[in-house]
Amino acid sequence: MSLDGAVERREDPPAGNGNGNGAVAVALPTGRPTYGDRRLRLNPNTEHKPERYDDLETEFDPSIFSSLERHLPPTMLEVPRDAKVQFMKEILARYLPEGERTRVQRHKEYRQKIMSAYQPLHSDLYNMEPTTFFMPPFIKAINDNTEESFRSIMSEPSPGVYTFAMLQPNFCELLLEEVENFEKWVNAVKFKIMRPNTMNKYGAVLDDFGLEPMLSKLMEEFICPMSKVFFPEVGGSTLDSHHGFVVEYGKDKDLDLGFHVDDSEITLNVCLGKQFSGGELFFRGVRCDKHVNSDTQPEEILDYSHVPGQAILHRGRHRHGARATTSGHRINLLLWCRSSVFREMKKYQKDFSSWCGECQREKKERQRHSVAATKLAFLRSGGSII
Ligand SMILES: O=C(O)CCC(=O)C(=O)O
Ligand SMILES: [Fe+2]
Repeated sequence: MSLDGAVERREDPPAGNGNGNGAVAVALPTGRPTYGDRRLRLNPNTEHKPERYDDLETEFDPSIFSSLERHLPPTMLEVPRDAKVQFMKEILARYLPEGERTRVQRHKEYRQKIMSAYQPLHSDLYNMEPTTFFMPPFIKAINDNTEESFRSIMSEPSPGVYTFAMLQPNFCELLLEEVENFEKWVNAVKFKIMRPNTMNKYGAVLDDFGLEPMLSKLMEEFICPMSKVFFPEVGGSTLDSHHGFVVEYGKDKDLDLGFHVDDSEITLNVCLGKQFSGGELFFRGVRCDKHVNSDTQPEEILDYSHVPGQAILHRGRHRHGARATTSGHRINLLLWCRSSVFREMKKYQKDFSSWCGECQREKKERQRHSVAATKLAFLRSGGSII
């Protein structure tokens, strides 16, 4: 897809073939008290620390329960965990269409199949170990946890695009070996894997072969502190799920990546290596759905060259693409971070001038017009402007 064409929306591929259309009535469990008459709070109780639900055997992602808990009516916060779970399951069953439930269930089975057979090469990668994963200045900045400390390790080559040295070379090496090992296994057992999203033929979803808990920690403990500060208007303070994957470019792999927006609120993109030329990212301004194909303003143009170990953090709605990797082999780690609260609120909003460049431009234009019209009316009425 060229820059002249429409911007694509890059999404994870659907698992299974659930149709995902239309809501259907879902039977509620019988024989137990239900809490269907109680209403959720519209705004989350951000002071409340939700329980963890990682141990739950349901078709829903455990993070959904933790997020939903903040919306429980105050009296429900006091009841035992089991009762909270039942209440939340009833709500989810009412709102999640059957097609989506089937899709979630199939994806879960797909992951279980991989996890029961795949033997990790480097088990150290599966537990978050900051001192072996990250560069010391990055760890210090996160520990200090202030805007100043983050900015001290970052560049902001264009508004809303942050770059910083993040991963240690040895960690990049181990992760590359793990991905290679996973792909070898996939080929050996002829397993049909799902690619990271709709625009890549190569690459792998890290969450699918056991790295999900480690990536959740990465998001919660290392990305959220920064996104709270730099991207609060797009859900940066309420990130609650992620999609973690690697993309691979080179001869016999994907060459480039068309102009698109990510299915994320915040995207972390870190180059893992290896040796390559080309593959630059190009950015062309942040846009809401309505303005996704609007013109780029000159000040929105940014080209960025990847450096192994170096991270780039941007809004998912920041339009971008990757130029051809002209030689060698380039592999990048991508973490699409999402906020269910932001997505829900967005449904009821029309003006995105706090982050969409085109909404902002239109708003300024309207303000200019209204000031000019007021001046004119004033002059016509015989007044004078000092
Ligand atoms: O190739 C890259 O570095 C960009 C990847 C990207 O934008 C994506 O996967 O959404
Ligand atoms: Fe992207």
